[in-house]
Amino acid sequence: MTTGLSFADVACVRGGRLLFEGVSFALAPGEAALVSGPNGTGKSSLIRIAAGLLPAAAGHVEGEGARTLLAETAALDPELGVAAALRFWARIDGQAEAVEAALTAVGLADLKQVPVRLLSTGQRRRAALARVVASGAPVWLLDEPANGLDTASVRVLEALIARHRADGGIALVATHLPIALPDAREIAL
Ligand SMILES: Nc1ncnc2c1ncn2[C@@H]1O[C@H](COP(=O)(O)OP(=O)(O)OP(=O)(O)O)[C@@H](O)[C@H]1O
Repeated sequence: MTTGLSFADVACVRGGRLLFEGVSFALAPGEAALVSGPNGTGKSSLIRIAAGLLPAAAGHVEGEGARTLLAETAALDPELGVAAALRFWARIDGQAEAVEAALTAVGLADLKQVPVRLLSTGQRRRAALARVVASGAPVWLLDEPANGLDTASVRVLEALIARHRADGGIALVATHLPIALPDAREIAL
């Protein structure tokens, strides 16, 4: 079983409107794709189709390996400390021991006891990214991962994606902000 993610002639309809059709690509271990396009063209919808949260109107999505989604909200308990909130999900993924390293990777180790509700916008985004890192899933689906991040944090994000790919992971990234993804496939909507 090899990690992979492929779209074959995928179309997306929302609210009775065709957003895109004929989207095809295949990502092998270590590869990435960058989904770009103006507001409302369906970048988030494409990511949701990849996550299995939205059915494709036509075509097929296939691939091996667990997928993890970074979307607008991270579903982290606002009352819990960041580490405890992350451990809730990491335990479900069988990755409880991965939380500390993930917090360090996103630069939140010093804030691990701070309740999620007290985090700044960018810190909350980094916590969401830590959830992705700690998941251990080989296929990362990242919807606007740079939103709310300062320049240094975008560099951290880029480094984390690069490390994930070097470890054989896959990244499908929808963004309207520039993110360096060397040799990424371009999916322009
Ligand atoms: N649940 C829904 N029902 C009907 N239409 C929807 C629904 N969700 C999104 N849409 C519509 O689908 C279109 C694409 O939305 P989507 O969020 O995928 O675009 P996007 O390219 O990610 O946009 P942005 O760059 O603004 O984030 C929009 O016109 C939106 O109004």
